[in-house]
Amino acid sequence: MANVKVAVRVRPLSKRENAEEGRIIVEVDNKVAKVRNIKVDNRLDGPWDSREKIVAFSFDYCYWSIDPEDPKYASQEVVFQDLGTSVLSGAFKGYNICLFAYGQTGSGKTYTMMGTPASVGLTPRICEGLFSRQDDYSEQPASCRVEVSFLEIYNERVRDLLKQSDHKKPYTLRVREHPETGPYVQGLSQHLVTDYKQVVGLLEEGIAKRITAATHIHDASSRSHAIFTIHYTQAILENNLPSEIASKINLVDLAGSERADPSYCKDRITEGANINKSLVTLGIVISTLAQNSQMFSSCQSINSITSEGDSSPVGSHTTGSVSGTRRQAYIPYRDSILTWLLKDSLGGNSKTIMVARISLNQCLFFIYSHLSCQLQLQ
Ligand SMILES: Nc1ncnc2c1ncn2[C@@H]1O[C@H](COP(=O)(O)OP(=O)(O)OP(=O)(O)O)[C@@H](O)[C@H]1O
Repeated sequence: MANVKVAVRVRPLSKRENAEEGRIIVEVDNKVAKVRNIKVDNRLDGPWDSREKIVAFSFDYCYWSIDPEDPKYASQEVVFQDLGTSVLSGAFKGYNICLFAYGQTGSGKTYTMMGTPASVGLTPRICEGLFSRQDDYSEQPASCRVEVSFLEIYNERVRDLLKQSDHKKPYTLRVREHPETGPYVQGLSQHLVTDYKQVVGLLEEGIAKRITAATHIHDASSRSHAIFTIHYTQAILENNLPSEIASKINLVDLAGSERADPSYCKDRITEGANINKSLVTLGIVISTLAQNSQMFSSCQSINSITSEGDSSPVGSHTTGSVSGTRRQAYIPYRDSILTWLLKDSLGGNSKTIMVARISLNQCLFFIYSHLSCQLQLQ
């Protein structure tokens, strides 16, 4: 599944983690992240004992963002130059693109996707790139239209982050599926934007409305999945006739996963269960897409040997016959609102980039178990 790329980023320890003498147990070496098994390490004297287990994973990109003085330090700009420009060039070619940040609570997802005023993240940089396209990407400037929407999924309900109801509570909206254009949120506000400043204004408005709460690790944890969508339409001339290239960019800041804690109140436990369930569904959807894609390529090579032009066409979203004997596995998009809404960005005419965030030891095994399935995708 060459259309999926996976990046990993390691953030510095927070003040709290430093005070608790937390240790970073990940090392980054070019495209490889090495993780030490902390349980083995704890039982032995001294670090890096020969009996300790070091597991290495390779990714499309590994970012070490611990110390700005370090020569291998990956700043927000470095991350943008790899991932953001890849999103932009895909959108210019007419792909649907999905870039999402995944990781435990407090691992740095919002920092990477949105950033801070002093250190702007991927989403505003990508928007800036869309408006400065003529300078960097295009030989022939195309006239384009940019429309954005911003929603959050909280407890499997969708809320518009850019529209308020009369009661000062965000709207709860329904997800529907159009037979041709796919899933959509009924009544979600769309905003036509003509410059970077307008987008940043909308982004700030939406971020301020997101639901946050304190977790054990992060005082201002986002408890919802946020999807910022850019509809980018280019007016072109094809064979001297006016035509359009439309692409959709979904920039997703996922809610942080956290181990269930019985001391939390009922609402927080429900909230955490919904977050974890939708993240598990996301993992299942992506790994099933990867399996189907592997099966499709192996059947294609068999077909090309045994017969010519005999293989059935396969849509990446559907259950169907590949060679007449093997069936594509069912993809449970509708098991969560998150995967249902991202359906046309995860399969088909799409490119997906995943930024997994690693911070310190507690999150490692959680991230592992999900990333190990991502690794098969490369
Ligand atoms: N690369 C980084 N450099 C410096 N500080 C960072 C970096 N990544 C994250 N941080 C800081 O760590 C803290 C937690 O980051 P952030 O809010 O992005 O986490 P999160 O994964 O979105 O958490 P949650 O899922 O709980 O919302 C913030 O104070 C943020 O500024």
